[in-house]
This record gives sequence, C-alpha cells and structure tokens, in this order.
Amino acid sequence: MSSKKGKGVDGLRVAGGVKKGKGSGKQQNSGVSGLEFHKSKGQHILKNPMVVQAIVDKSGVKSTDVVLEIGPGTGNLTMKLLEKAKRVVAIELDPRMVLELQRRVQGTQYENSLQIIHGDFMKVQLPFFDLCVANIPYNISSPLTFKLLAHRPAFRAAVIMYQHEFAMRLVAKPGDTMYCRLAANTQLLARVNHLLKVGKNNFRPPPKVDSSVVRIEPRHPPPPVNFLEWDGLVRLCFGRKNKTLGAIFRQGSTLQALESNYKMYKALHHGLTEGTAHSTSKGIESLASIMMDVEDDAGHVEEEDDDVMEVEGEAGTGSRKGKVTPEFKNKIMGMLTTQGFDQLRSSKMAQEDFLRLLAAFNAEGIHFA
Ligand SMILES: C[S@@+](CC[C@H](N)C(=O)[O-])C[C@H]1O[C@@H](n2cnc3c(N)ncnc32)[C@H](O)[C@@H]1O
Repeated sequence: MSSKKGKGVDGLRVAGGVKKGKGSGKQQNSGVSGLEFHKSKGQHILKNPMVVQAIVDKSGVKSTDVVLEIGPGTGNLTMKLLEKAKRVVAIELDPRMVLELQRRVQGTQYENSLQIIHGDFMKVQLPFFDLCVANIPYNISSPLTFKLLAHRPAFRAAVIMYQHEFAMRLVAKPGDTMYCRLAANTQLLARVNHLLKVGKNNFRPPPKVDSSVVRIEPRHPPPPVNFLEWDGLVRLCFGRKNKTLGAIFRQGSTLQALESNYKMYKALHHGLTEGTAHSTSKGIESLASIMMDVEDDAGHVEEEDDDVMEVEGEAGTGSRKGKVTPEFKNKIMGMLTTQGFDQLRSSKMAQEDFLRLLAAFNAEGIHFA
C-alpha cells in the first residue's frame, strides 16, 4: 500500500486521508505525512535516515530477534528494524500514529512481522522481547527505563534515544559532575554506554535540546539486593551528594526516620538475626513507580534543600519532630566511623561502596524501606 502513495523527502509516506487531530492550538509542525506532531506526546520524529540506520546498526539486531519499539510514530525506525528482525512489537499511544504505521506496512513483506499495540507504554503489559530499540517520548524516560529493567525475562539490550543531558546522567561515573541517584540505580542493574550524540535538527519538529543514543545491557543475574532498600539509601545519600556521610547521618530528621524504621523492623522481625530480614532480592517490580520522581527532561530534582536541623550534643535534644535516643545515634555514628564511611561523599562513591554501606547498616538492623 505504501508503495502506491507518494513518499516524503525523508521517507515519510504522504498520509492522505489521515484526519488531523482536533485543533488544540498546541499542535505543532505538520510533517510531510500530513500529521501534526504533538510536543505534549514527545512527538519529535527522527527525520534523518542516516541516524535511523546508525541506530539500527549499533543495536546489533539479529534475524532471530523479537524487537520492542516504544513510540514508533510514523514508522521511520520501525521499517528499518523490520528489515533485520524476526518480529517487531511496537507500542504507540497516539491512534493517528497507529493508523499511519498500519498504512505504511500494509501490503509490504513486513505486514505479518509487525505487531502494533495501541496504548500507553507505562500501562501495557510487556510481551517477551530480545532487544528494545526506540526513540522515546522524553517525558517518561526514567520510569520507562526502570519498567524495562524490571521486565522478566530480561532482554539482551536496549538501544534508546534520550535527551542528551538525561543520557549523560545515566552513564555518569563516580566523580563526574552528573553522577546521581539515576546513575547509581541504573548501573546497579545494567551496564550503560553512550553510543551517539544526535543534534536537534535531525528531528521534526526539532526539540529544544540535543539527544543521545545509549546502550543498556541488564546484568545477569541481577544483584541480590533489595532494590527498595538500595534506593532508600541512595536517595538519602544523593539528597546531599557533596556532604560527607557523617554529616548526612548526623542530621536529626534522618536519625529520626531511621530509628523509627529500626524499631518497626525489630517489632516485625522479632527473633530474626539482625541483617537477615531484608537480605533477599526484592522490590524490583516497583522500580518504575519509585523512579517517577526523577526528572526526565529538564533540570535536576534529586538534590534536596539543606533545611534539616542537625542533632548536636545530646542526641535527640535538638530534634524538631521527636527524640532520637543517644544509643541509636551512637550506634550509627560508631558504625560509620569504625568502618571508614563517615568521611565518604556519595558524589564519589562506587556501587561497591554503596553495597558495603547498605550491608553494614543492615547488619546493625537498620533499614531504608
Ligand atoms: C520521539 S517520538 C518518536 C517517533 C519515531 N519512533 C521516530 O523515531 O521518528 C515518540 C513517540 O512516542 C509516542 N508516545 C508518547 N507517549 C507514549 C506512551 N506513553 N506510550 C507509547 N507511545 C508514546 C508518541 O506518540 C510518538 O509517536
């Protein structure tokens, strides 16, 4: 069918007959396909065929692969993936794009190897796939990434276009200025590499920022850590990433929260040896929702304000909301000092440091989730 209709300069078929969305006034930049692209849905169509080809080449897609594509749009990447893969499953939110893609593939040799799921990626139950290749809507970058990483069975790799700054945060290493909770959480579960920077003019309409393609390879097996606990600790540490752990854990509100968790755990897990109650791998299924609070397409929201009162002198006496027992404060500070954690700063801590820190807290019966 697509061969019978005209093709646009960038490979988009002229979509005669596809109705335009009802005028919201916010619709942007009609493409040669006749569709109007909605920035609110992250519709920035990759128009440069060389970039599309580079993504497909770098993905290492094999003829036996089932490929998941998130947000196929008008299908520029989809058509290239179909040439190489056994099957492509594409999840698309916008019914106009679904129609456009159906028309584009109809009557071609790829008609039966493309499955289109019309829905919101964050709500759809994912099918099995070997590889994910996608130019995604940037506003769901973080939950989307963690939904993929929580999916079982784990896929081989994901090659994803992100906003450049988000990509830099994903791949940042300890000591890099962009190193953050997002980097620590992602790299706990996957190896992450930057593949390609893509300028904004390769898209229509051009987004405000440059983009980058990143390769994500889930770790097999995933680390035996309770992810909710891990994230609780990492979130606390990166809340003030340039402060020492000693300064962070001396703060009244932090001590109060930890002590109340400590007491609850003691009550709930009465009879269990300290440190054993939470040692199995758990929480991975909650990844997407707990990473919702990581900002996806603008600045950072991970650092908190320094508005927390420190507990000075007698532990607990300076606290705003309640008392921390001196024994509890001494237990924490003693552990941090004797194990050499108190002078560390999360901005420079490697994954092994966080894992050791979590194990040390858990051994004291202290938990973060
Ligand atoms: C950046 S465009 C990419 C289009 C196409 N893959 C390309 O490279 O030209 C993102 C696409 O994701 C779709 N989309 C937005 N939010 C979505 C969601 N929650 N679930 C699935 N698709 C979504 C948009 O309608 C759009 O087609």
